[in-house]
Amino acid sequence: MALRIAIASDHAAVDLKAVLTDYLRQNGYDVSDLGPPSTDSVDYPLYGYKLADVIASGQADYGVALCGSGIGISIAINRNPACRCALVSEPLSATFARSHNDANVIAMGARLIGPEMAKACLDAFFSTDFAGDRHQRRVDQLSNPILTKDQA
Ligand SMILES: O=C(CO)[C@H](O)[C@H](O)[C@H](O)COP(=O)(O)O
Repeated sequence: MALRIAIASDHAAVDLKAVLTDYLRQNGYDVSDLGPPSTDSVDYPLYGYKLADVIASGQADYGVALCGSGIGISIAINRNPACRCALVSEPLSATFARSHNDANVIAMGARLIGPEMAKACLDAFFSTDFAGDRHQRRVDQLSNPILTKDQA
């Protein structure tokens, strides 16, 4: 079965969202576009929370989150404990986000990078497996901040 990817943005990244949605579909992914449908101004937290809910409920395997800088929507998504959202602007960070952090959402800024760089980041993200081992322990600690915070 194809990987299920949910994609969401704010108004600043609607055009990039369309390009990346087509790109992912051409590459065989099952993509759900959570909006918005136009470049009318919207608030990035609303679309970040919507995407996070879809990841948390298991309706999608991975998320792609876009806003002007990628910062606001990634902050919103990381408020949901089911999400590990990594903001990237080049492919090596996207690779580490998967291999070390087991990120399940990739965020990018449409006002910072162009479509070809964004596609290269997606390629790196979706072709990299989580490395596990010591990284699994650290990812587990991210899921348990209360239990973990006094161990340092
Ligand atoms: O980058 C963003 C949030 O981190 C947003 O996409 C917007 O670019 C930013 O908030 C500015 O929004 P504006 O209403 O388009 O000026």
